[in-house]
Amino acid sequence: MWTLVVNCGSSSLKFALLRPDTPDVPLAGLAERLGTDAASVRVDRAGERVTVPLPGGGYPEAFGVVLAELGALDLREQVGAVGHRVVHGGDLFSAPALLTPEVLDAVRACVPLAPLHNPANIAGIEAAQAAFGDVPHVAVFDTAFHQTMPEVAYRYAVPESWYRQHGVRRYGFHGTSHAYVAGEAARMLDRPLEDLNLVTAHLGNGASVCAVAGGRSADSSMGLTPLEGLVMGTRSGDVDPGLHDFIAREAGLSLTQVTAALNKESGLLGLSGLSNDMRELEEAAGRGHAGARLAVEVFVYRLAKTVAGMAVALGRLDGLVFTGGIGENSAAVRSATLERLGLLGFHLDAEANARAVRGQGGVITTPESLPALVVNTNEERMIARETAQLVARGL
Ligand SMILES: Nc1ncnc2c1ncn2[C@@H]1O[C@H](COP(=O)(O)OP(=O)(O)O)[C@@H](O)[C@H]1O
Ligand SMILES: CC(=O)OP(=O)(O)O
Ligand SMILES: [Mg+2]
Repeated sequence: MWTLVVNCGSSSLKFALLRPDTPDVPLAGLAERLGTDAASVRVDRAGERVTVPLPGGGYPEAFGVVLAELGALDLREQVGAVGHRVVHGGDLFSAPALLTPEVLDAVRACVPLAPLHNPANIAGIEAAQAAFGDVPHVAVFDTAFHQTMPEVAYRYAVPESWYRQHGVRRYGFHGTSHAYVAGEAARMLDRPLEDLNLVTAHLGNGASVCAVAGGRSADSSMGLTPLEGLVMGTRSGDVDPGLHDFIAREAGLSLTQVTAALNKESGLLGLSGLSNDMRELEEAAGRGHAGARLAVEVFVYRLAKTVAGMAVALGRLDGLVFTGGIGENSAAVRSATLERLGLLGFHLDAEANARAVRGQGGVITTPESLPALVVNTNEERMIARETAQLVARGL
């Protein structure tokens, strides 16, 4: 049985067709800038890459391209299940769930908690359900892995009624990725996952650090929403909660405008005044762009500080994992981060770090160091695995 995996972002749709236990991916791709004139779909099939323009197209049109591609490969009838990434499941889901109307309602109820992510997830689910009405659709939640966090980690020091009545607590995100890379790291270190206390750093456009104790999430840098914690592409991460009221009055902004600016105009983009893209910033910093250099420095400083804090959640630290587009590809971010974390016992192996850039991952520290590793994440494979498991259990 093939599983179609759908991962919708605020203006993108990533898709992949896989079987959980075989490495081949006959079809995958990314639709970007949906809803604009520049919308397009990049399709990877059998070693070939094509880009299909889709001016003005949204999720249904992008899904139409996926269907046409599946048809051309004679694979449309082979899709036995669809697995969806859903970012926020609140505290309702600690495992993947069959997408019944009730579950979809629960995902809708979580929209206020993830306004950038859940509406896109729902749009993807609706488009996919319209096309594949007869196969099971499964929601795999970013938040599910973090449901094991202890209360001391997930409670905020705010009025209790906010927690009881409104669900104000830390939820944590990127759980599918953190769980996957922790498992892969245990394999690479040749140690049982149950015996390992790891900090995993997922550094993509969104970024979060997780304390993984024996394979279970013990703390996350992300909170009620995916805005808390690290510096991200366009998200601020932690700021003083007093900032909202201050800047609203000073700059004459509504609370909605402040929140939008913290989500979309801050982070690496805000600090650099140039770009939200780490690769571009590293190039610009190399050319002497002061804003780009500052953005990279603040990103690294805050990452190192957060990793060190996460060690507290674990008591004993056995290793650090870098993943996501930045974690997998930026040797400079990794080396600067480990330099700041020397006090925890990390010593970089510069050659191994440079080698890890070429995509194979591996340990990037010296033999006497506490290990730091690069692990390539694969949320699609994990979603396919979890979807197939749920379907095999007869739901
Ligand atoms: N070679 C590279 N060097 C530095 N950063 C990189 C490199 N390749 C990708 N990145 C960065 O990875 C980030 C995107 O991460 P990714 O995990 O692909 O994003 P998403 O969260 O959208 O899945 C961008 O900031 C991008 O610049
Ligand atoms: C939860 C989150 O931040 O997701 P992404 O990194 O895909 O934006
Ligand atoms: Mg991502």
